[in-house]
Amino acid sequence: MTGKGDTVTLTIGTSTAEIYLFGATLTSWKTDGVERIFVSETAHLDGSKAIRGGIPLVFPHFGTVATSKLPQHGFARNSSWECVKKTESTAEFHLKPDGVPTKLRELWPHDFHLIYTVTLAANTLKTSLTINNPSQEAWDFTTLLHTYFAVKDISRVKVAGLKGYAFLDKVNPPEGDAKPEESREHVNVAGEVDRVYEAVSNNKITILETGSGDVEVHKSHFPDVVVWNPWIEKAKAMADFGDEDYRKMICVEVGSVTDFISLAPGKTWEGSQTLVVARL
Ligand SMILES: O=P(O)(O)OC[C@H]1O[C@H](O)[C@H](O)[C@@H](O)[C@@H]1O
Repeated sequence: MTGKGDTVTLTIGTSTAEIYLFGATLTSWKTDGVERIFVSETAHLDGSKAIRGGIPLVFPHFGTVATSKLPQHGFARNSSWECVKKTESTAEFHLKPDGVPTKLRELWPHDFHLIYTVTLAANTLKTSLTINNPSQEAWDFTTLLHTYFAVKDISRVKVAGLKGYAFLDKVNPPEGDAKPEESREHVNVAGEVDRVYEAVSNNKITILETGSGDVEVHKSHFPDVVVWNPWIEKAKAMADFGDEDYRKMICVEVGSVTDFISLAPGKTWEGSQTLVVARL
């Protein structure tokens, strides 16, 4: 890992969390000394690049968008956030346009206010994102919490709670608009996986067999769930991701990414996830 920017640390009992001001990226969540979050050994932590791992925040759009010149996943993960409130177990981070690098700011010239709150409790981590439009004009966004979970052996990991939901397969995109439905009770990873499950009304997704217990993801106001593992070839192609890192992580990302949300002047949108260590 390169450099180390400013961080905020939370502690409650035997649980800890660490969040970088750069990107407000949470890079560590430990319960009883066990790390639950994956960050690559080769991640850049000096603000020169979005952090490869942790919980990067995706705003104002997920992926690349034909109508936007912003880089993939927007600018929130590359911006300088401010920590405005902190207790032992909670921290609140804010981002306004002046925290966005000028070059990126010019590509999305709207006024906005993001508030990201991280709350630690015993065996539980809540991350909540509030998006406000203080301007006189409506603008559109998609957003997502790009959580990288640490696992001991990807071949054993299963994701429960997605059966029956339609998904966009980004590895093998469908020819027409038809989208298949997930038929499996347990989604596993045995090759590259990059799927956007849409309108997942079940708000509890569980990551089983992490190697140190099951982790539940409870989502609120995030309709979509992305499951991503780059597997061998894509891992080799990423400079800030170790060749073997794909064995040690799975991204399960809650978001609102299928349809753009139009935020009217003065309006606020909020979404959150609560991660719970369910079974050791
Ligand atoms: O390399 P990044 O820009 O951080 O994106 C990493 C990944 O994010 C999401 O999970 C997308 O679905 C993937 O298509 C993408 O490869």
